Amino acid sequence: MSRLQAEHLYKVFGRRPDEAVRRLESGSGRDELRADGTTAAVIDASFSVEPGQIFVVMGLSGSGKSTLLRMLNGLLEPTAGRVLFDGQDLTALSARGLRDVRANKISMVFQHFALFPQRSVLENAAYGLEVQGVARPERERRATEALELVGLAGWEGSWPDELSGGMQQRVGLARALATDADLLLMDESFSALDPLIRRDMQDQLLELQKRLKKTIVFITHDLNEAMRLGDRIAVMRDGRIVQLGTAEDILVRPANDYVASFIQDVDRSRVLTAATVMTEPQSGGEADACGCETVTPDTLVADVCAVSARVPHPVAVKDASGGVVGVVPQSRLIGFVGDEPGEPVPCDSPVRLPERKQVSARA
Ligand SMILES: Nc1ncnc2c1ncn2[C@@H]1O[C@H](COP(=O)(O)OP(=O)(O)OP(=O)(O)O)[C@@H](O)[C@H]1O
Repeated sequence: MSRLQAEHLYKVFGRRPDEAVRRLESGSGRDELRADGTTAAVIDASFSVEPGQIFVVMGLSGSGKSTLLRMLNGLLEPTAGRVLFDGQDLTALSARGLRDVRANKISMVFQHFALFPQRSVLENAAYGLEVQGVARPERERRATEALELVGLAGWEGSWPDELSGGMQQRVGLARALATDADLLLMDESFSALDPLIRRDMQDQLLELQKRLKKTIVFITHDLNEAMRLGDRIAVMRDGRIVQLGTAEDILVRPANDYVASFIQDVDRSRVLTAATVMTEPQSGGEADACGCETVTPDTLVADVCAVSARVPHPVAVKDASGGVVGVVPQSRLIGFVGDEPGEPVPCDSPVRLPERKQVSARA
C-alpha cells in the first residue's frame, strides 16, 4: 500500500470555491477564475508516495507547492479530493484524530529553522516528543540519538544562536527524526542555506535516508535540488502538476515546452546514469573479459566519462552480482554530451593521405 496518496486534490481560495472546482473540472483556467477574485492554488493533483521514497514537489513561486503540502498534513482542508495516509482518509478524520496523526506520524521541517532561541539544542530537538507527551528522560534520550544521527553530538547544551545556519537546520531535522514519524514533510528546508552548505545537507539527507528509509515529501523551487534528491518528482505550474516522474523521465522526456525550458540548464551528466547510455554487451566482447575498471548502472554519466578516459575500450557496466549488464562505448558518451542520439555515419569521401616515409631509427 502507498504511504501517502493524493486523489484529485483541489484548493481554491476566495468566493464560492465549490463552484470554482466545477468550473475547473469543466475546463476553465486559473486566470479566468482569478478575474472573479478566486485563486485556484492547487488543481486536480493526484499522486502516490511509496514507503521509503523521497517525493519532490518542484515549482516556481506561486505554483501551489506549500498549499499542496499543507493539505497533505491536514493543516488545510482540500476544497475537493482526498488525502490517504496509510490508507486512512485524512480528510474524513475528526479534528482530534487529525491532531493525533500530525503529532505522531508526520513531522515537518521548515525553511526557517523554527527553533526556540531560549531553549537548548537538546530541548529544541526534543520538542516534537514534548508535544507527543513523552516523559523527559525518554525524550532526552531520543533527542540525543537524533542529534547524533545528524552529526551534532556534543552540541546538546548549546543555544541555537551559537550554531551556524546549516547546524540549525540539522537541529530542525533532528527534531523531525526524534519523533519517529513515518512521514517527513520538508518545505524548502534547505533553501535558506549557502550553496555549499545546502549541498552538504542534501548529501546528509540522502545518507540518512539510506539508513532510516523514511517517506519524505520535499518541496523546492530548485530543479537541481529536485533532481539530486527525488526518487520521483512532481513539477507544478499554476496549481497543476504538469509532469510526474523520475529525474530521468523529466530530463529525457520533458512533458511540454515549459518543462523543457526548465531543464535547459541542468547538467545532465550529473543526473543521468550509466543505465541511460549503455548498450547491450556483445558476447565475447572485451568488456567482460578483462580486469579493467567498470561502473554500475547507477554511476553518473560524468563519472562514466572519467572511467572511459582511462579504459581503452567500451566501459563495462556491472550489476551488484558482478554480471555485465551493458557497455558504454566512448561514442555514446560523446553523443550524450553533444546531445546527438544518432550513430556515427560512414565517411563518404575518405581523404587519402600521402604515405609517410619510413624514418629509420638510426637516422
Ligand atoms: N490563504 C490564502 N488565501 C488566498 N490565496 C492564497 C492563500 N494561500 C496561498 N494563496 C495563493 O495560492 C497560490 C499558490 O500559493 P503557494 O504558497 O501554495 O505557492 P508556492 O508554490 O508554495 O509559492 P512559494 O514558493 O512562493 O511559497 C498563490 O497564488 C497564492 O497567492
